[in-house]
Amino acid sequence: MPKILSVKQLYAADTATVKKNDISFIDLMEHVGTLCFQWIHDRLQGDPITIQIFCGTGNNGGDGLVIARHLKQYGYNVKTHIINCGNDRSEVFLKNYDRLKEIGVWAEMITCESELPAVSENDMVVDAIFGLGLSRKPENLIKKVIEHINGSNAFVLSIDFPSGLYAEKSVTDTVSVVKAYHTLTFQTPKLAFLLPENRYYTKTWEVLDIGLDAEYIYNAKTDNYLLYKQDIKPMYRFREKFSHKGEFGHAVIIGGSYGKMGAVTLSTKAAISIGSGLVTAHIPQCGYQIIQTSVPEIMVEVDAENEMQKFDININATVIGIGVGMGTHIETVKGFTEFLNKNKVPLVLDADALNIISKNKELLKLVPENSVLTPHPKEFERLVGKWKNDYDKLKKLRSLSKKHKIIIVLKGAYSAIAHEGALFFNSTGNPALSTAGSGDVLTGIITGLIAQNYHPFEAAKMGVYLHGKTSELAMKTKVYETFIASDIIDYLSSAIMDLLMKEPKVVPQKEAESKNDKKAKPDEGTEMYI
Ligand SMILES: NC(=O)C1=CN([C@@H]2O[C@H](COP(=O)(O)OP(=O)(O)OC[C@H]3O[C@@H](n4cnc5c(N)ncnc54)[C@H](O)[C@@H]3O)[C@@H](O)[C@H]2O)[C@H](O)CC1
Ligand SMILES: [K+]
Repeated sequence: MPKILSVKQLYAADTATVKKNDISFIDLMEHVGTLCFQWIHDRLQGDPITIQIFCGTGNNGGDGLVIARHLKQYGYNVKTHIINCGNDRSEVFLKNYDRLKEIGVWAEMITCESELPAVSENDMVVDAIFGLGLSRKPENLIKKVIEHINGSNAFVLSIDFPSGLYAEKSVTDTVSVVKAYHTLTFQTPKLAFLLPENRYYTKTWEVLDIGLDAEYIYNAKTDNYLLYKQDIKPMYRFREKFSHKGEFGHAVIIGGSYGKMGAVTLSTKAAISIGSGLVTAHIPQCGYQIIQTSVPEIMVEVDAENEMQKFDININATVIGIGVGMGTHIETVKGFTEFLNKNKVPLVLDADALNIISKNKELLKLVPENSVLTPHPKEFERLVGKWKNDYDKLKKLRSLSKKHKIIIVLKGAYSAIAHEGALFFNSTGNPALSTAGSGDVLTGIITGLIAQNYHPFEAAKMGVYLHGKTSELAMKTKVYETFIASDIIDYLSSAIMDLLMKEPKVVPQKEAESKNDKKAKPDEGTEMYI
């Protein structure tokens, strides 16, 4: 499972790699810079546009100089700038400065006195000012250069990090961060890219495998992971020939109120569609006909007339998903509290179940261990109070899940699943999922998976992954705006098929060319997150 490593660990991985392979750091930088050059060359294919490379004087700047040298040697139109920002110059930066001179290229020094180089919107900017080593907010000349780059409208490719973005803490001066179109980050995903507060600093990003020591990375301890297909696929359970519906559990969805029966419709339909053996909707009477006609595959138990009050479930439920469209009527709150006091069944709590708990926090103690909570950020804020920034939010997420031994799915781009103090970020999905009822479907999917005896932690990870995947697969025929919550359910089969499908073998372009093969598409061989 791809680990998100800390800055300290990444530096230690460098050291381990250099030591183990008996190479010097300059060799590692040459390798890294060459990979970045190859990435650019694969896409530009000799295009004569102007490439403006802005370098700091640390190792990120060193990477920039390696890229500049290779581009120059391949005949690209390169302008290399060094921001003369103090006396610190890393050893390998200086070495690469000399290597650039050896091929007859003198990088231009940007000083406080000099005019900033003109950057056209047709240029490509390579941002190699700061990477992992950013220790304070960029000021004075560096800030000026960053603002200059941001104002240019050029395509900006950041190396490792958009300069000015910290790896592990929040930005304090939002104008002194490069706003990249794309970032090539090294070896592991970075936590900073998964946080909504950093959404403007890079539109897309991808991880370049720079070959850091695998053993070090394997042994490195972390509390942050990014979930990919290879992490979800092994969880999937194939059905046996002689299996029958009794083996796949009974999911109950409790919720709904007058005017909000759609939520239960979507949840129950999702639960049956993901494979729960039986599904029952426990709803107010006003929704009886609606549910019976819209989801004929499921059973219905009714409660009070227009909202949930009694919560008397007469079913041997494997798991109960509760809260969608339920409302917070005073009688519903009373009934829900009594229900929690008696209930022993694992729960998936969403929407109004969470809203009621937010107003009566002691109810959390009644939630069975390993239950799954699926708040969106506003519901999470009601549960834990305001956070100072996204790092603080994640801290609150870890501690709440740990304290109550529950699994929390904090929904959003890169939904974060908290379990035993660790965070697992989802890699699938797109803005098509920002649509009414999307969360109700997720509740149904997770509930339906738990009914089939998936562990709630597995169900949360798999459910969130598949839910996100549907939106990606649907984009062959739909656009973000026309994708609605029912489409998530319609695309569940495709998402599962995609999960089980073998990845096509990727042929790196160089290899493909040398074998006189059909050319690989530029994107192949790298993973991109949009
Ligand atoms: N394992 C890897 O990922 C590899 C990464 N490489 C590249 O190296 C950089 C990290 O290099 P480092 O020299 O440690 O840091 P930076 O280049 O980001 O800059 C450090 C430099 O700048 C000074 N500084 C920090 N903040 C400021 C500021 N606001 N104003 C002025 N000066 C500042 C700091 O004191 C240092 O002197 C990584 O990101 C990759 O790009 C390797 O190429 C290979 C392996
Ligand atoms: K950078």
